Amino acid sequence: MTHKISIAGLTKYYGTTQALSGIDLAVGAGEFVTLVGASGCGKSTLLRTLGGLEEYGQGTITCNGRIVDGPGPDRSMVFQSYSLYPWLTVMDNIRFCRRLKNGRQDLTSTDVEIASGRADALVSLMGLQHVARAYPAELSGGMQQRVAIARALMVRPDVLLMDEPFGALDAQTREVMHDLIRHVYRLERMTVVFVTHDVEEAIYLGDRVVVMAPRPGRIDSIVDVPFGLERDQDLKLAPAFAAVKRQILDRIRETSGVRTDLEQLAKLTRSIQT
Ligand SMILES: Nc1ncnc2c1ncn2[C@@H]1O[C@H](COP(=O)(O)OP(=O)(O)OP(=O)(O)O)[C@@H](O)[C@H]1O
Repeated sequence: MTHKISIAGLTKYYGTTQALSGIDLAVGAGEFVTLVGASGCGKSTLLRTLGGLEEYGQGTITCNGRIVDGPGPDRSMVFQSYSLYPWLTVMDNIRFCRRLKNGRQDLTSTDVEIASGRADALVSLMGLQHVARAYPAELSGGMQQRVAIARALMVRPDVLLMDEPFGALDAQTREVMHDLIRHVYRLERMTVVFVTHDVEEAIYLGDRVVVMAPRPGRIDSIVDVPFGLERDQDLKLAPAFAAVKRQILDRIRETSGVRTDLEQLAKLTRSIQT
């Protein structure tokens, strides 16, 4: 498999806080990689650094063989907050980034046609036809996030970087979004790096789950997800799914110190009772 992203020896500090230590990770073209781990283990920092939004101290990051030293149209980001332009309709929100990229004054009619065709396709793909003329405030959180994803896809990025994109949505909407994003991922043949707190979400969506550990942020282990391209919600009830979930949860508890805390709490409780 050719590598779309290669990270080698990545280390990053915020002042004296070491957020990332010695990260080595290669993401294949067309792969869906999810990042999980205890709070503060550097998931968002790693994603933001990949997106070119953060400088890094040591190490290298390449995307398509080019050094990442800032944001670029090859990498689009989607965040938990939808960050849509409230004064633009759904359709204009989706078109807007393409206009920005080209510079409005340089637009040709061909550019406009191509952008409009792409925007129409994305509106259909994301199930937004009936709200294309609505404004963001008129939409539910799930629909707003669909718009944000469509906008991120407008530039046909090689890599989609998603930071807890469904974190603010209710459980049912999240399930719908999981199936939608898997569908879009397959159709668009993208490479995706996706940060989440939710281990089930990480397994259901990912080809590989990267488990990170804190203090300093580092990769603890990488778990291959043994399920194919076709997935449906019943998969979450399968024993094989539960086994992968347990394996990952064990690693997160082990590396976050939660297990030690619980053991100490149990000891303390026993000593009070005796
Ligand atoms: N802008 C910042 N300035 C200073 N320290 C930061 C900054 N952003 C993150 N950190 C620190 O870097 C470390 C990693 O943070 P990061 O937000 O990447 O972790 P995370 O795994 O995404 O956490 P969470 O799951 O809670 O969102 C933490 O110790 C955090 O306090």
